[in-house]
Amino acid sequence: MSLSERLRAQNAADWDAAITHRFAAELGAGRIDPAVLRAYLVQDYQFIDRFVALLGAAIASADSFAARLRLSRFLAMITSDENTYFQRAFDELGVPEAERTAPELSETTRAFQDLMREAAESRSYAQALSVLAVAEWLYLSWAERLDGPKPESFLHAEWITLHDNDYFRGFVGWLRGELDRVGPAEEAACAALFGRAVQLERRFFDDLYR
Ligand SMILES: Cc1ncc(CO)c(N)n1
Repeated sequence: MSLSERLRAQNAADWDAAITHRFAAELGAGRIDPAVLRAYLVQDYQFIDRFVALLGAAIASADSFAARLRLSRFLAMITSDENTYFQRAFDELGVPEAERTAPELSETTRAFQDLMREAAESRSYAQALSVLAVAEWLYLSWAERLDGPKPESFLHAEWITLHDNDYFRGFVGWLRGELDRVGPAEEAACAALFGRAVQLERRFFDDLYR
């Protein structure tokens, strides 16, 4: 088994709970409570802030120009298409400026930000990849499982499409390949970060229904 497959298997309980979560089912059916989606997007925009910083750290620590290019193209997508989705969603949901830029952070968001900061500050490409791979592979996995027609509202449909398209699938496959290539040299540190990230992904969804 590859390292990425082994790490996923070691975290199967939280992984499976996250990718089969009520959040994904309700989003896919276009029947999520707007207050739940609003709360999710407000916290997730703060996740994305540190995520972009972590991508920057991966670009800086990568061991090849080819990897830097691939990560940079992905960074460009997050900071264009994905960022404008957030802005349009916030407009649609009436989210004021203060909540877009400086909302009260949940404990889970704060823990996720800390994890991403720690991975970035390790200056290790393998450790940065461990967190990036969880975030993107887990989102591809819940989005790919949804079947049936896309929901009508862009609020639901675009959040699914951003995580279920051929470009994104290819990027996740590449991220896993990079982790499989460089992770084994730092396996204990990578496994610890990977496991914490999977737990936080699950908590991020669970928090919405407490
Ligand atoms: C919490 C979380 N994990 C992963 C992604 C995918 O980038 C996201 N937007 N939010």
